[in-house]
Amino acid sequence: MNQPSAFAERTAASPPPPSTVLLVGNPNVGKTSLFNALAGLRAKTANYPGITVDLREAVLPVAAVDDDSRCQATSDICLIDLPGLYSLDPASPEEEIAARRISGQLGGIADCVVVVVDATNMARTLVLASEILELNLPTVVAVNLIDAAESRGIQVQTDRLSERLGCPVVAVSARTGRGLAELRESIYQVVKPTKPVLPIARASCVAGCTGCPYAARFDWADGVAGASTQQGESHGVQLEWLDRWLTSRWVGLVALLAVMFSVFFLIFSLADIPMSVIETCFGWAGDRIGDLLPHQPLNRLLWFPIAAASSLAVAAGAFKLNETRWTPVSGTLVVLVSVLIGLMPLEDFRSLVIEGVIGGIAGVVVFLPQICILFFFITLLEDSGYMARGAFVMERIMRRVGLPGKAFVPMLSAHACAIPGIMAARTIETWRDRLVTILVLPLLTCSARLPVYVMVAALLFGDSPAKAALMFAGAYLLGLIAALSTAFVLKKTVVRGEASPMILELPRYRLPSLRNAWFTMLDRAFVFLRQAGSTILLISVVLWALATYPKLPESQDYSSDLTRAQASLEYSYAGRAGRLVEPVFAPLGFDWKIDVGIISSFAAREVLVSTLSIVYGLGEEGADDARGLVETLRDQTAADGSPVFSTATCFSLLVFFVLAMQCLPTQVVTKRETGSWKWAILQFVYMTMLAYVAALVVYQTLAAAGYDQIT
Ligand SMILES: Nc1nc2c(ncn2[C@@H]2O[C@H](COP(=O)(O)OP(=O)(O)OP(=O)(O)O)[C@@H](O)[C@H]2O)c(=O)[nH]1
Ligand SMILES: [Mg+2]
Repeated sequence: MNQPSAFAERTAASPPPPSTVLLVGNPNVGKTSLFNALAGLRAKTANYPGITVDLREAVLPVAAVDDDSRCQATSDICLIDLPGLYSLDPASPEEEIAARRISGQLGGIADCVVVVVDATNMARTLVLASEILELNLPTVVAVNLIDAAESRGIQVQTDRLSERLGCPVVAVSARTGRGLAELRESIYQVVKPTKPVLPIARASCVAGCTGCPYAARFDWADGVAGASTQQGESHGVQLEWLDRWLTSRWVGLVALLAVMFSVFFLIFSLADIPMSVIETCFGWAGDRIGDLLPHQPLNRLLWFPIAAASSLAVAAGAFKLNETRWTPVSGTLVVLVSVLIGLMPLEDFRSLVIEGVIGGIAGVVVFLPQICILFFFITLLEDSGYMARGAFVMERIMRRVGLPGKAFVPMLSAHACAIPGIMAARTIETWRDRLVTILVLPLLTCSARLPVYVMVAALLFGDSPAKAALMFAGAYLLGLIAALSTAFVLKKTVVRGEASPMILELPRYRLPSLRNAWFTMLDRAFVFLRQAGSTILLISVVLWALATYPKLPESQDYSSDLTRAQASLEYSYAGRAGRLVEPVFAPLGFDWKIDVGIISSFAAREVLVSTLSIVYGLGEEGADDARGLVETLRDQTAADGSPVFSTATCFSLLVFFVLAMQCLPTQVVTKRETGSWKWAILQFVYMTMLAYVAALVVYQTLAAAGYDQIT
């Protein structure tokens, strides 16, 4: 008897490879929303074209059900979300990625193509469908936004459409979830047919056409859309008449500024209470942990394992949060540090926990409410379609300075973080335009700058949300003006050339999704907390050590605890570094303690805040009382009794942080996207020089005008 070979057994047991399913369609038809809805994910979506610029994959486990409704073997589907494209003849790098993936040049031929069309704009979005259908691949057409179409009175007859297209057609709404099960089933039928399928051979709609093939496609799409949709009475509110105003040169600009100001105003009006709650919680936690820690020297043998193990556990948690892999070097370092922490005198351990760890994290986390509120409202604005109108208004200004109109979407993304912004610059066709955009993007205010702005706003205008909002809007505007003027200079010098105009399809106004805004906000909050719990925590601990050691010789006498604390900070490594660079930053109004913050913030901008908490916390008498950072900073005085954080210093600090390049990951992405370190270095040098000079001018002007007190 023949024994089955081990190979046959293995292949019989191992699951079949997943079938690949592509989500294809024009920009902004809801491909990513469908992808998220089908895969239960939360990839970025927004109501303007060009959001997705890379392939994104998710594996959908699909259970095949037999005739007795019993689950058979499962086989997975690999769903791939593509960037939007208007035709298979690509016009930009991200369209090329999509076109190459569809044609199989990238990753092989897919098992199924889901062409997503927009039910509110069938005729336009079917043009691409005509090209895809001619590839004769297994295809399903998903008519998305069916909810929006119906509220406008548009009825789609999917059976008629299916007949004309010669493939399954499903009406869906990624927003409400309608039709998703049916879509899943249709995809499954296409990739795993239960009945034999005849080879597909569709006639081309341009076959035999004598005129322009594009015109023939548009005519075909018009005909198909006309025959399969009916226009009934609209129940939705039409806002398109607003566009006359919102896209006009001056009214549009004023509206954009007013909208942004209102968002900032909301941030300051709404964040006050959650901020004080967080501050109180951290203060309370610091006190409780302080009570728990032993005051008397313990038995060393007993104490050592407790301290070393807790340090190891915290480091392991931070590594996990940051998704950093352990290496022999980092592992040895962590073990060494944990041993040192175990051997530390008890008072140093207290200080490490209370000022280094809790103080460092608290300093940054209090700004979480502002970040959440900002992202919530920005997402609502994006989803409503208003931001595309903003793009339209800005395009005129941008083109005048040599930036392409298409740079607007990257610029908008860069307000969350420069990295997705730089990636989104792939939508720009010409290399020069793309390069200039990438070089100026990090000047726009990213969320890592927010804690610094909020701290300065609280220092200067703690009691006036309106003034704080104005200052905030000013900081954003300064970043924008700096980006535009730098682009102008670059276009006149290093990368000459005219900017290409933008053909922006104004998306329809849509009711924004609160759910989407909520989840985007949670995502940003999570990223921020992850950063606080990993990178910032580790930097805080290092900074604490640098600000604590070496210790002052015991022999010296000081008049008070405060002067002793000051002297010991000055004696530490951090203090020495601060003193060393003091002459460089003194003309900007920074004292050596702020300099310690500036040096550390080159690791990550928001570290400034935690560094100031540590540096000033260490100099404080009874530092473990629950006083907020802002109050502590406000009370700081220089040797001559003048306030350290005067109006002039605060503005100078703000301007420095608006303009300086303090983000290594951004530099790495710039190098990757431009293919050369040359551009990343140029970015660093010009931004940091610009920051220095601008802060110098601001400080010297304000100081000359006598603004050396807090308003
Ligand atoms: N009302 C409604 N809105 C939807 C639906 N699907 C998507 N949207 C909205 O349409 C907009 C565009 O959605 P995306 O998923 O980003 O579109 P996309 O096709 O991935 O866009 P690109 O990545 O730019 O090509 C977003 O504002 C979504 O909230 C739907 O079924 N109904
Ligand atoms: Mg998308």
